[in-house]
Amino acid sequence: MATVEASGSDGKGQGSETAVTYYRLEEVAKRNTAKEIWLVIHGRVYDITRFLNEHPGGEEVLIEQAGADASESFEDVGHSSDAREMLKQYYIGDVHPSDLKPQSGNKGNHPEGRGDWGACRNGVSGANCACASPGYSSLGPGGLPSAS
Ligand code: HEM
Repeated sequence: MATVEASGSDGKGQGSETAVTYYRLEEVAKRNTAKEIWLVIHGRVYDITRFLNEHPGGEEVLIEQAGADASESFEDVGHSSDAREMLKQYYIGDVHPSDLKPQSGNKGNHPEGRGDWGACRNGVSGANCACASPGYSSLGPGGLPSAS
């Protein structure tokens, strides 16, 4: 039995539950054909190809968002909690931390405006991210240096 783990890991994480596959937005953007449709909703990537003709709101609205971030449209509709549950079936991975853009209502100001403190702090952004440098270590999620 072959289990495919997320590539590019640094050797940790044997369990498939902890393996997260990260996709760059440019990768997602290619999945915008009738054959394959991916969407981003709240930083997560969904392959909704097989859901297209099951969507109660019709396939057209999904096709319009194909390969893009549909978070806003998804929320605008006021989808039910059932709809949110359904999302899990189509989840394939997360947007790469370097591609995450600040969402409205994001928690904390990332020093680079990425709104992505969690990923940074976990070292996901790694060397690409200025907040990994020691100068930022005194900044809290509010983006303010601790007064002393
Ligand atoms: C994979 C993502 C999605 C899932 C799982 C999903 C699921 C659903 C479900 C279950 C419903 C029935 C009503 C409800 O339970 O809320 C629904 C309705 C609807 N959805 Fe989605 N949806 C998704 C993405 C989207 C997106 C991206 C849009 C807009 C661009 C959209 C637009 C609509 C509309 C317009 C309706 C009809 C609402 C109505 O007639 O009251 N959906 N969707």
